[in-house]
Amino acid sequence: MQISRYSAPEFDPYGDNRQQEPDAGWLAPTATAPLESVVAIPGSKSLTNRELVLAALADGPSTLHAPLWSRDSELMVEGLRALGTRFERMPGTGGFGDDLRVIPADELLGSTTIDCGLAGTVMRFLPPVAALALGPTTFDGDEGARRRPMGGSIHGLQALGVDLDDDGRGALPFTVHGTGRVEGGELAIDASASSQFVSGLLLSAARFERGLDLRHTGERLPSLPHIEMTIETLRARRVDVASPEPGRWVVEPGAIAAVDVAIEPDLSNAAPFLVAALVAGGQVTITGWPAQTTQVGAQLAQLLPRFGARVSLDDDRLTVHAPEPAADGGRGIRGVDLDLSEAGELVPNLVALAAFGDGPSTFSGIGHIRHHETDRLAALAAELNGLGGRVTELDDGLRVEPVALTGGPWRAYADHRMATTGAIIGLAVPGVVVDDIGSTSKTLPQFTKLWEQMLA
Ligand SMILES: O=C(O)C1=C[C@@H](OP(=O)(O)O)[C@@H](O)[C@H](O)C1
Ligand SMILES: C=C(OP(=O)(O)O)C(=O)O
Repeated sequence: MQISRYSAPEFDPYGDNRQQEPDAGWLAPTATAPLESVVAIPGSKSLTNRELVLAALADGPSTLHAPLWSRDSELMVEGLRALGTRFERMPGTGGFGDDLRVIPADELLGSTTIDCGLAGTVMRFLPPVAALALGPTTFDGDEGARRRPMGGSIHGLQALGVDLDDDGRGALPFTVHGTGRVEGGELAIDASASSQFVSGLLLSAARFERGLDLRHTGERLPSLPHIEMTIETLRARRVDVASPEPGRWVVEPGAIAAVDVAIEPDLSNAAPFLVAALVAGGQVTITGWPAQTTQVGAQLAQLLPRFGARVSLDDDRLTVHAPEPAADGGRGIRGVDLDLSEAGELVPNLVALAAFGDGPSTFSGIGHIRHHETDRLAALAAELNGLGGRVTELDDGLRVEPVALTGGPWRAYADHRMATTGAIIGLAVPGVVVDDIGSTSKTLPQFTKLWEQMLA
């Protein structure tokens, strides 16, 4: 199987490789008036890819209503299909594509190759599934994916007795020699680099002979809400999972129930649209905002008021209202000091917001986002400073001192959230050209259309 490898421009934050072909890239539109927009967002990438894995491991067929259709979710579907899962597309109920019926394989079969693209959820959630398959499964992905840490998954599976061959790289590519079963039992891993190591093992653990008693041994554990999401999706499928103490999770062996699920809109992908209300002025409403959710994007309702926004919720419509203009005519956006260790995926868009603040901002607890789709700390500093900004990298975060920015090239580094961050900057700074707006297809293929509709 040919690996479709997306090779983003080599990351060189301090090189002079900022020249932009004159006609390349997407000119980010500027806002010409305060916004008064209502936006519907497609399904959550994190929820979709968890429910795809659980549906494939379930004790019968089940349906995902309003799932996300993007590169990350389609790579997950293809990876599960390669292992023997069958899928039937059905008329959609969510407005952004088909519903999906998932028919688990009678027996998962390896002897295949899985393209992870740049999807952290695919590269960390599927190897444990492949260990349950019969035969070898080789995992690979984009050039950028080969730079992302995989130690927690690789060493965890090897410690469980899974024959996994990575030539000592601790990264893609590697091969899982599945035997059709995993003993499971007690396991300790260091998940400091990514919560997805924990989530990936927990999602398959009920299918291990002895379940799993998993401990995290590292000093810090990022993105706790995503582990809560994993636990909640498991419990909704009647899996017996508990967290008897912080950093420890116990999954009992047993069936994973076939349950039809409706996928919530992706609240983290609502972030650029909600941030736009503060940068452009006016207000933006997101429809379908869940009353209860484990999505970390829900924290925007508490985080954006820290910048001076007003947030209102009317049934399932969340509206962000721009701050009162400052006395000097500024936007009234306040500087903040935030520990975002729980919400690393929100950082790029919030850093863009901070660049328009009336004072400096500090973001901490986010050293692990150096291992996201790109080194986001270096990329944000490089791109904002390239537009005249004043951003300083810290050991575990960034400091942003707002200054007037100029237009110019903005590199996305194949990172959807870097691309949307460039769009946010472009709202208020004419001439920002994002080199690869298509990287938003990772989780939001409709981004430019939704963005232009918001501005219309
Ligand atoms: O489990 C998930 O769906 C995710 C977990 C987080 O990963 P990290 O813990 O590596 O930040 C998050 O940043 C990512 O966008 C999605
Ligand atoms: C880090 C992210 O994605 P992933 O790790 O799932 O590729 C993200 O969506 O911000």
